[in-house]
Amino acid sequence: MASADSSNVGSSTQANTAPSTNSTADAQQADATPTAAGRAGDAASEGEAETKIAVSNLNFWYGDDTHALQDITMDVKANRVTALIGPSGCGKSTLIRCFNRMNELIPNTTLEGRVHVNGQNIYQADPVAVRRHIGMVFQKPNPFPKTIYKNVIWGARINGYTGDEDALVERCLRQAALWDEVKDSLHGSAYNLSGGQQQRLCIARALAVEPDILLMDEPTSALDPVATGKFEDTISELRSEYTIVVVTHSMQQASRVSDETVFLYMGRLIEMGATEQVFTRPQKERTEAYVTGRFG
Ligand SMILES: Nc1ncnc2c1ncn2[C@@H]1O[C@H](COP(=O)(O)OP(=O)(O)OP(=O)(O)O)[C@@H](O)[C@H]1O
Repeated sequence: MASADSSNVGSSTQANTAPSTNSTADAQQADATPTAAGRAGDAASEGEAETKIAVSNLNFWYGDDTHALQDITMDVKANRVTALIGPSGCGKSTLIRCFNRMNELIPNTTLEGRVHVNGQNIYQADPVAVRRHIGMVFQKPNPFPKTIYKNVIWGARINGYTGDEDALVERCLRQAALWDEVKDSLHGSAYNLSGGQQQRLCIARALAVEPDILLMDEPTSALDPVATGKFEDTISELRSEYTIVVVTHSMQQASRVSDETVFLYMGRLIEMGATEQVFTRPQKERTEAYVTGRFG
């Protein structure tokens, strides 16, 4: 296996194992994607979407012992919201962090397999450039200790943006559905905003560097129901222009905001498909048990 397919991302020891090709893993992977035919049908009825992120045989380890992702193969469709669901510890955050190489900031980790974005293997690209094109919103809002305006414009300035800054700030705040609430206090501290407003500010900040993918790791876990509702509305508005992947513990949220749902269990992809199908006609017993609340 070419070394390009294997990345020892946080350790001084190079991985020397090839991505798993054992038949059990392959069989399980094949078994884990029974929805392919269903997805093709759904895609046909919705209009064919291009693949934005293509993941193949992705494995990820923390240290030597925790095999957090096991032979994950999946596609994320462009201009759709894809939800990653599954019980605590199943690998949702690990998987989403593989989509912008955030995992390699964690020491002593190993990644094998491929993640292609727009057809390019991101593990063969400049990680800074990768992260620039793939914005991330985290569990807790994390604005900079600066003004609202500077929070939005900062990344764009660092990337050498030379256009009209006021226009960019306004556009991004409008896209994040925050403009009307902050237009009169742009030069006040971002810390004066509520948690929900701060989270939408983090979206505006991510949008200012013109990503085409937005990754969100439990973005509403620190928000109250009203702020969560506004945030979900924002996600729905953004899907026409961006590809969005969202990790969520809430099955109600997944069913409200996502077009596609991926169910993970113990590091494996069990089932993925159109959200409506995964929630109402799951093809795997384990998925059904999870979405009906029998475990997790
Ligand atoms: N930094 C780390 N170091 C060591 N092990 C880790 C680390 N982060 C996650 N893990 C382990 O990897 C596995 C997957 O964790 P991950 O956080 O991706 O799951 P998750 O589905 O996002 O969980 P949760 O829903 O609780 O946030 C778990 O066994 C977890 O303990």
